[in-house]
Amino acid sequence: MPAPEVPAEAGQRILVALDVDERERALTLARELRGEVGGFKIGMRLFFRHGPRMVEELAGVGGRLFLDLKLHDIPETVAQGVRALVGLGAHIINVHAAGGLVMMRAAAEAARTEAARAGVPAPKLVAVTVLTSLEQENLSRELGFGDDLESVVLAWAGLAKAAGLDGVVSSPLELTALRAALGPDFLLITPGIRPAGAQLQDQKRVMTPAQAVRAGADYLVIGRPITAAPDPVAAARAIVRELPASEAG
Ligand SMILES: O=C(O)c1cc(=O)[nH]c(=O)n1[C@@H]1O[C@H](COP(=O)(O)O)[C@@H](O)[C@H]1O
Repeated sequence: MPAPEVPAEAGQRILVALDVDERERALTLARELRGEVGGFKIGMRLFFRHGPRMVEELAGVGGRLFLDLKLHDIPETVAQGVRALVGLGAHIINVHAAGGLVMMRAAAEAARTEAARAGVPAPKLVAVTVLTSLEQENLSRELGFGDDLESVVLAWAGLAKAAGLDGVVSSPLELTALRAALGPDFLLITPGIRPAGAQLQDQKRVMTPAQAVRAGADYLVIGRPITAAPDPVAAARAIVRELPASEAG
């Protein structure tokens, strides 16, 4: 039976991180998974090898496309970087919240004005907060943060909202607090997703797909549990089956 073109509702929440080296492999994965999940993420691994053209090619496959380059620099540099990315076809672009309020404001303004100038829909702009590969000890002992991790995530997310961004990327562990603080319309995207019993690899702050949806995630970013599986379509289907249908959509 051929895969349906439009995935079941619960699957719409999943964005598959296409962290592979080869252009053909990325496109094949995207085409095979298109009917199972809501979309795809292109990050530095594919982008640095294949460039903006890869974003355009993946946009052509369909589904939501998240361009994850975690822009973090002075405001003008990030604003010009965002301008160069708007129009490639990505629906979501991220910057790093650690760049601060003025940087995020400049990025949001650049996304809006460039989209209007080019006559394309403005992408959602979201801010990465504390990476899911870090835990409290990394923040306090290595990086010198005085605050607890959840407070840092909440503070950075508050800045992102004040700057006019559409949402944040966080670990699933902060979703409940973020949703309560930032309201129903702020986009909450979470990597750090591992089905029960799966290898954590370099992820530290994780939940299962079902737990993350129940905690309020709009999108789950899932990479290796799907892309490194012997049968990525079967792996995606197994994850979608785990999701609470009534809360998805
Ligand atoms: O911005 C991201 O997407 C991101 C932020 C974060 O805090 N943690 C994180 O894992 N990611 C990305 O999410 C994906 C997770 O992949 P897996 O660990 O293979 O499921 C990778 O592409 C990461 O680059």
